[in-house]
Amino acid sequence: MNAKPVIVLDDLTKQYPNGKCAVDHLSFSVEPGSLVALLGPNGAGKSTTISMLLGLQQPTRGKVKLLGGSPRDAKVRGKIGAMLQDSEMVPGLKVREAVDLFRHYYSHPMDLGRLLRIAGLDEVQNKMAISLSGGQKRRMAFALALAGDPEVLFLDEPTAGMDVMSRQMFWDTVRTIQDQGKTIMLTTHYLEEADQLADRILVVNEGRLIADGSPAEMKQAAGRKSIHFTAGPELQPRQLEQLPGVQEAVWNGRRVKLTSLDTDRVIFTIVHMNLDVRDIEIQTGGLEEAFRNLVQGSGSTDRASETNKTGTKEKRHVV
Ligand SMILES: Nc1ncnc2c1ncn2[C@@H]1O[C@H](COP(=O)(O)OP(=O)(O)OP(=O)(O)O)[C@@H](O)[C@H]1O
Repeated sequence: MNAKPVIVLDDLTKQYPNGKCAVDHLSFSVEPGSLVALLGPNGAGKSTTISMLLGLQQPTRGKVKLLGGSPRDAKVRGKIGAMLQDSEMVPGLKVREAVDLFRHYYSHPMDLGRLLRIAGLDEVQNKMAISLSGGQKRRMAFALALAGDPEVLFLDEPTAGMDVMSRQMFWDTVRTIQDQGKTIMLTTHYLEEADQLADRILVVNEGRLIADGSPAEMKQAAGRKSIHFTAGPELQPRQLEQLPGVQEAVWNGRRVKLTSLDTDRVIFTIVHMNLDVRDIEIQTGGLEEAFRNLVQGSGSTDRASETNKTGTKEKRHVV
């Protein structure tokens, strides 16, 4: 049985008064309990999308539905939590007091002790909130986002400014929260973070959705694999370039790198033709390469050709 989606964007568009179209006909939905990473280069429209999802900005066109209602509905707002990029600290309050104050805005808040513990604020709970370090302020913003024990959590670049240890701890916490059935949408510039945490990745560029799939699907579809080997003295570059499925052959002395979307087929052909190669290795492109390929392949030069007759834009499904 398919559960009702928790987040629905239908043809969502945001054009700023200066003419900038930050979000361009964006449509997708998110199932309950999933952890979705929204990726895209700087200025792709991620924060504007989150801001419309939270009801903080009005779309120029299209609709948003959160938990079946409007994000501006008080009932819905009580069930969502958000950690935005610029979170201000409450002046004059200690960490514990500020988090507790926030809890009182909600009818079913999370227990204060638990909140401080899972946000990693136990040790600094008696410090003044404004005196926290950058990474600690992010953790405090996380605690405030969780204060109402939300069903849906939006995290806009949650680990920016955190050190490696804090980031790892944060990931573990996010996983625990997801295990409790919460739906989480995060934006990040750390591709490793998306790879580790997300069960679905949405890539946006210039306000449009250009790919949608699991991290593994993303890597498989857009990250080319490569075959590396040492070529025998008689083997010529032309022989390799002409093999079916080979996209590129790069020679470094007699060491050769062949890139292909179907490395199995290329290896089979090499063996079948009894080509003189040895020390064969296969390398898989990572999420970073997949991301680069997707973004580069979706540039604005081919924009007009992607507009179909109804005026909507087509996206590339990785799945
Ligand atoms: N208030 C505004 N008025 C005009 N243009 C804006 C406004 N806010 C954002 N933009 C522009 O809209 C585009 C999308 O911005 P947005 O902040 O949503 O991108 P982003 O993907 O979150 O970027 P980043 O990764 O750098 O945070 C950018 O070109 C930005 O300059």
